[in-house]
Amino acid sequence: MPAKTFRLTDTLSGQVKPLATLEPDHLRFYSCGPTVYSYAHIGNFRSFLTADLVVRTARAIGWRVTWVSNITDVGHLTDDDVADAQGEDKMERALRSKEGEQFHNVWELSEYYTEAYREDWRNLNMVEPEIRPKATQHVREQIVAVEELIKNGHAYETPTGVYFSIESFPDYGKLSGNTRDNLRKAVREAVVVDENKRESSDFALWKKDDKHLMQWFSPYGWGFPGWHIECTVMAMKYLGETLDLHSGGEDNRFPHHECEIAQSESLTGKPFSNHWLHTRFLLVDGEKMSKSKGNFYTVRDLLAKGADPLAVRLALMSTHFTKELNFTEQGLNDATGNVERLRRADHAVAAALEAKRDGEDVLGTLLEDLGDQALDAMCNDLNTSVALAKALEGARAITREAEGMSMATAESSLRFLDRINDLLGIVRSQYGDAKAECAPPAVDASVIEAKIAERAEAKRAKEFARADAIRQELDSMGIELRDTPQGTVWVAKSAGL
Ligand SMILES: Nc1ncnc2c1ncn2[C@@H]1O[C@H](COP(=O)(O)OP(=O)(O)OP(=O)(O)O)[C@@H](O)[C@H]1O
Ligand SMILES: [Zn+2]
Repeated sequence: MPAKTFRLTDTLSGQVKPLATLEPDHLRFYSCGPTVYSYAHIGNFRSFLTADLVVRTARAIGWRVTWVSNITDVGHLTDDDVADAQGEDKMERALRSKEGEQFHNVWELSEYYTEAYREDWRNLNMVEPEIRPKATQHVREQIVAVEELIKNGHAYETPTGVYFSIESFPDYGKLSGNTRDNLRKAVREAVVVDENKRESSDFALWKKDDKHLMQWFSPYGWGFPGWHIECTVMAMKYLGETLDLHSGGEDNRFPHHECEIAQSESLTGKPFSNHWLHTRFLLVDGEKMSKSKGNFYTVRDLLAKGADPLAVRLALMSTHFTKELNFTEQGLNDATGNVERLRRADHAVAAALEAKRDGEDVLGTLLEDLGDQALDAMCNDLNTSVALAKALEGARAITREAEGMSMATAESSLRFLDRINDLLGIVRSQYGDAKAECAPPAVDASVIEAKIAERAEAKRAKEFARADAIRQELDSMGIELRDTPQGTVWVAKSAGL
């Protein structure tokens, strides 16, 4: 296979550029994980899913991937949109909330939500990262990094903590545009929280606090680490001083990633990450979905309402990661229809593999081309819409051939569906999905596809009464039609939402 170029939007250069690996064919990738003070919502998962798609695409072009995705379980404060975040630790505040009453302590709360997050992760059929480090298990390394930054003149101690001096890092602002000058003009940043700080935007590496529920002893007394130093240390510990790629949601660009760059590059003198990826927000009614705003759905909310987990996954990846995505019921319904369509093709192939009929492979070339085109689309800045269109085109071809399908055609169809599933994860779940494993509907797919084609023909000829009659006939067979931007799909009513 000739080497493929994987092009990806890079926030640092503002360009779509080839993702390059320092070691040949080995991607070293860090993605910011959740703060485990509550259930992650599907907005959080939109960001994690972009990372999952990067990993799947990298593997599909033959790269080895070391993917590190952390768990933030201390140090993420509530007012986190300014360089030096203030407020309360999100974990502590959660323990005091109504939801927190069920836990004996903040450690138990953290364990509970970490487990819930991993369960949701599996339900969305996401690839497991190689390493999931927890911030609380790397405090010693964080203290060593803070010591080093003080020693090399990038950080200083005050009565409230240890702060990174942004004046010591002239490149501060290169990722987000929030340079020292720009920050000084911003009203919020001008609020003085510790008059011993050299500059109001100098951010905390360590907070002194002997009342904090999670605290460690350090050269500066009892306290806890800042959120930014946690990710710097965990990324470099497992991936080395320069990463190939670092990702997060768009709000991580500033201050989190800007501060990570400042600390890391001041420690090593080398670029921290050669490529930066940020997923735009998932919106509800035009607003950012967020835990703090309370306008969110969790994966478990949607599954409890009967949503198909793979359809939730597909709905979250239906819009390019550089564009905001409005989460709607219509979007979820379209995704449900499309997942059903892929699953039906998969069932048809399973049946044909059982039947072992003689005959030629009539789909091999077409499906190989479509598989290549889906991969090309993903290598072209994760173009999920085109990749999905190719997947559906293949599924349609397979379903059309379902009746009497030869063993040879079934084998090439299976290869295609496996390939699509490895790339997009929307055909069947690697963790075993109850819905995906349920028996195929007791209807003949090729008959239904033929009726759908007849209805489309009737609509084209403006014979709307005939088109309606076909819809009704299918309805009485327990088949519901859904018109989606990719064409009409059908759902056995017992299996849909
Ligand atoms: N609506 C959203 N759409 C896409 N990504 C999001 C959204 N909200 C948060 N993220 C991303 O999810 C990841 C985990 O976020 P984290 O658990 O720290 O969330 P949070 O900031 O506490 O939550 P919230 O922003 O909902 O209050 C981060 O990379 C963040 O950028
Ligand atoms: Zn992070």
